[in-house]
Amino acid sequence: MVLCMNVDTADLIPVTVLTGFLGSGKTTLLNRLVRQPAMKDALVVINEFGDIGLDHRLVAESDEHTVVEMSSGCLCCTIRGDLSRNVQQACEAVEREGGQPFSRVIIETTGLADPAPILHTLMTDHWLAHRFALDGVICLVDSASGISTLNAHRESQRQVAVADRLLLTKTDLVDEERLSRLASHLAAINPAAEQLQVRHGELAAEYVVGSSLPAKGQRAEGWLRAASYAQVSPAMGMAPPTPGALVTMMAPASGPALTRHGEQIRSFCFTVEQPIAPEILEDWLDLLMSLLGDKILRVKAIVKIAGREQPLALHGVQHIFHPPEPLPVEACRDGVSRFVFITNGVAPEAVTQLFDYFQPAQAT
Ligand SMILES: Nc1nc2c(ncn2[C@@H]2O[C@H](COP(=O)(O)OP(=O)(O)OP(=O)(O)O)[C@@H](O)[C@H]2O)c(=O)[nH]1
Repeated sequence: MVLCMNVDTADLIPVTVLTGFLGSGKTTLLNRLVRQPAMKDALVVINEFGDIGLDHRLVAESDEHTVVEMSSGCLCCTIRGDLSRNVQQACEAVEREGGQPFSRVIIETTGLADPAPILHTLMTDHWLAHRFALDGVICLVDSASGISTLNAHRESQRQVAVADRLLLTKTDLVDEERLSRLASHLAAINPAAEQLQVRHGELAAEYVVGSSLPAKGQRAEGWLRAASYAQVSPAMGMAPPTPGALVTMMAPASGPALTRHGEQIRSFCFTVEQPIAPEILEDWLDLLMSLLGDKILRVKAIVKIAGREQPLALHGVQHIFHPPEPLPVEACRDGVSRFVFITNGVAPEAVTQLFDYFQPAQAT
């Protein structure tokens, strides 16, 4: 089961994941951020890859925050358990010393990290998942080397693909033409993410923290940005797919060319006009995630559930979902459910036809 409908997310501490390829400017940005009032009582977790904890020393100059450095390996592959342990230890230490509880957490990943497993850990680790909720993923892209890095490194594409916001750094090093080429390249991978230009880490903290999830529904539309994606709808009345057809959909021949690393980022928005019965939603997502979960980098949705006044915000990474967050009625005024899928090579038809499969008229 991928969804649990009855968890209260209101009191969870927001977590921002700061990602971006090696040298993209994460530490430079973090050093500026930690001096701003919005970062008061923040916990900063830095994942250094290798022996030299230089990043740690830079950020630790600020005494307003607790900084935890994790240097035993890459956060995304070797030390996921350490993330939970380190955050837990930091929380306990603050409590012991009678300090303020953390207001938020910023996790700076290594430049080589695929962020999906880190988001996964936040959702699946029992201790973390009961105390923290993902606020957003911010990805930094070096304006000078961005395109060549994206072409050469799968991790870099994944970082861009799952981001809620893209920060184009080192814009002082490139001309307008190069910058706009990078912007188009990034928009092709992640059409919804807002792009901001940053020089030498100068950016208001509000653009990094507390800006991504619908948070009480105020910014639901801005969070989903459904209109940025190619739109697909259920293909009602067609026969449900055969297992053979599903296999074909999972390795589509059309769409953007595969990169050297076999990555084929495809994103689209699936809209459903009628309210969705909760059991259909659950069965559909269950089957979808068990068949294609490892190819689905991220899902965001605002869903109108049949028989329920408040729409729900859904938010998933691979086959794991955050507890759905109830939104105010205004967040889905037209009653249309919208699901944004960011995938590695999943054809929209795989999603739509599986949905059709669960429609009552066809189940017979
Ligand atoms: N010219 C210029 N240099 C920058 C800018 N932002 C960062 N740098 C420089 O780029 C280099 C890398 O920046 P970092 O902040 O260490 O990058 P990082 O993403 O933390 O790097 P890793 O820890 O290797 O992943 C440093 O020498 C920075 O001073 C910028 O806007 N313009």
